[in-house]
Amino acid sequence: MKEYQAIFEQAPVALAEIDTNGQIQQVNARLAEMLGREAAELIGKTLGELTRSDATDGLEERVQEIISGKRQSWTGRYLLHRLNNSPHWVEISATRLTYGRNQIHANASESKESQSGNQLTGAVVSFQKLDATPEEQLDLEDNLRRLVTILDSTPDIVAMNTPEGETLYLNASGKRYFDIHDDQSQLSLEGQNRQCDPDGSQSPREQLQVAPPLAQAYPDWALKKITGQALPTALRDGYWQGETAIRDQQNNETPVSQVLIAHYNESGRLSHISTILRDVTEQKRLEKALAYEATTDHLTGIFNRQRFDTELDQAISRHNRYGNEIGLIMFDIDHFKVLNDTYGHDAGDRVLIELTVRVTENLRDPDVLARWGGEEFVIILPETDATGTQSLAERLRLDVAEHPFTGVGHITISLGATQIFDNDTPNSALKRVDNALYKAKRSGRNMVIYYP
Ligand SMILES: Nc1nc2c(ncn2[C@@H]2O[C@H](COP(=O)(O)OP(=O)(O)OP(=O)(O)O)[C@@H](O)[C@H]2O)c(=O)[nH]1
Repeated sequence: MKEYQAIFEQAPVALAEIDTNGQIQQVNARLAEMLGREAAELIGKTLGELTRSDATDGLEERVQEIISGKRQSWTGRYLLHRLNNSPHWVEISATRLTYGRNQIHANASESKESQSGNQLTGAVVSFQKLDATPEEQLDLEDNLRRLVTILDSTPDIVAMNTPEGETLYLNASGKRYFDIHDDQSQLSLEGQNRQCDPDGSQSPREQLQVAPPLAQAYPDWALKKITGQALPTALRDGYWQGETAIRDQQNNETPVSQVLIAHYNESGRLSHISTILRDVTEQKRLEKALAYEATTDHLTGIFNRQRFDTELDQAISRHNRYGNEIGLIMFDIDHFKVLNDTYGHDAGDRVLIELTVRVTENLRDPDVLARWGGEEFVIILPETDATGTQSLAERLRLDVAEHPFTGVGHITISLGATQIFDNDTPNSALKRVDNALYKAKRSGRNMVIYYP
């Protein structure tokens, strides 16, 4: 019995002993390691639970046939379900197991067993990892070469490193970006930044190293994101994707969309980390251009009505939450139609541009000037009380009236002004300031009407 236990434990193959109900009674350390689990976790499980659910065909039935003596021996190929890793093909063999007179008998036949009075205990099942045949190995190498060719053709940077920060692979784009020449082989990168424990065991996760040359290429904020957010997420979920940036040899920063993948070996330990970096400079430029198009008035370069709506929403929220004083002004050029008719549409355009420049010069940084449409403009004045709003409106009126415009001479504007009040909506505030402007027009133009 003792000898059996010693052989079971020390056998050079992965073994499980199962009882007549098909439940695992014990496993040896090799099997636990192969599955990436603790031995104790596996007790009471069935063989079906160790293999991939879509590939357990007939496994438990065959083993039952061995236990009941219907079959002498049996071997089959199954996909083993390993924790934190891809399934692996194994060859599973089962041998009948009986116990009698203080001795274990493997593969005892039914007749001998009844004569000797042995008691049936189940089966011993061995798991043999299937290694590739020489032909399969050649196929694998071929596939690997093809994959490397593909990786070297992509404009993305692809790198793979160990958890200790040793770079194992950097594709052609990566070498170009970091100015690594062919004579500087990848091996030259290996060994740098090595943090492996002396006994070769895995470094604790908190000691994970970002590998060169990437480690030196990340700007500070990106390195913080990688170590603080990306790596912990990839270790937990196997995968992280987000935006970071890298710097080339000339210190130019390139925004990248980055993927980090954590690879685990068959015993569930972190073995590699790979990363893919895609240059998103052009995408960022387009996003910026689109955002500019969507929020800017083409003629004057100031915010358009859409952007003004967003700004007004936010201003009203600020007022409702913090009680901030916010002023609102709407103004319109007087008799602009006459000006257009007299000097032409282009001259009218130039007046609109000059007017925005003049008004902007009278505003503070946080003030928001937008073209509401045609020759009508709106201004949001954060942190401005009623007196401030009225005096700014008056200053604008005077500034426009007193200084002639290029090519057309003097013009005037009419202004409506108000404050954002409690319970205001964007509509109610705009209606009030529009009514004030309307009144200024009806009352003779070139004036400010304030609606409290
Ligand atoms: N040049 C130019 N004219 C514009 C533009 N947008 C609107 N207009 C003109 O502005 C004029 C506005 O005319 P109205 O609404 O009658 O106003 P007004 O002539 O200024 O009269 P009051 O506002 O009552 O003083 C129209 O002739 C529009 O064609 C623009 O982008 N460029």
